[in-house]
Amino acid sequence: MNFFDRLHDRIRMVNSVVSVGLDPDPARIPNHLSDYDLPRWAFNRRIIDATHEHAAVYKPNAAFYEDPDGWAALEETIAYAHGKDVPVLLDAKRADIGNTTRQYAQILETVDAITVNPYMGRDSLQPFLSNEEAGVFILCRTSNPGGEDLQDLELESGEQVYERIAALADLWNDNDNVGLVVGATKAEELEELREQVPDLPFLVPGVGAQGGDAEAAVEYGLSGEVGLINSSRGIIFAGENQGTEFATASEQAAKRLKKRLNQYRE
Ligand SMILES: O=c1ccn([C@@H]2O[C@H](COP(=O)(O)O)[C@@H](O)[C@H]2O)c(=O)[nH]1
Repeated sequence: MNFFDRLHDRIRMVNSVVSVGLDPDPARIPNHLSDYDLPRWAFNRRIIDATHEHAAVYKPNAAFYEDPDGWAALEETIAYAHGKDVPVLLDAKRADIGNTTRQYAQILETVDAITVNPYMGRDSLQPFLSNEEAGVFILCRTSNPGGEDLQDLELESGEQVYERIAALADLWNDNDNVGLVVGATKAEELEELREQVPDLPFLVPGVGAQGGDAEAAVEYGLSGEVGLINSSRGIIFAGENQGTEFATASEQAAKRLKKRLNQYRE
């Protein structure tokens, strides 16, 4: 079954478009978990237990797992999320020349969806795009201030780079498995892109800690009923100073965000 069909069912089941970002910064994990073999896994497990009823997906960012203990923590986390029937979107921003990206794409045996970087063009994404069951979210207009350095540049055609990326993503969507990453901090671009590519679901990071526009994220991020609004630090570190009660605070933060976003869903 296609990722976006599965996501549609999941969104309906939990009545939520919240993507819970699992970015377990070791410096912010509660002290009482530091004696565990894999503190990031111990942390994520508690976050998943507390938030899964509100999560349309979990979105671990690969950057937080780039060492042997991290890889082990990520593997456990993915399996545990799947055990709770929650799809996993790995935020890895991958792409490379063909033979390398074929290796990268093997991760789709383990996760349900991935973020990819369009900078190297279609062949660098093809092994992801060819996987009919996986979701492929292409970076389009990112949430960070420096996104403008390249993404806002105007081409000879008069389009901006991020608009060309959206047009290409639409062309590359032969398997109905492509979405875009568009930051909640870019409300005007969200609106414009929704008009340009009405059929592509967006992953919208940047609500919460980055202060993005939650209403615009919902109004323009969803294609029909499908799309994802991500918060990472705003959920997982909501109880940073609450010791063993941290997961309860995360549950409340996820529930609050779900309720807030649902006010804007039709
Ligand atoms: O444009 C982008 C693309 C990816 N991200 C990632 O999303 C989360 C956001 O975390 P918060 O703590 O909710 O700010 C994080 O993994 C980013 O690397 C993004 O923010 N913007």
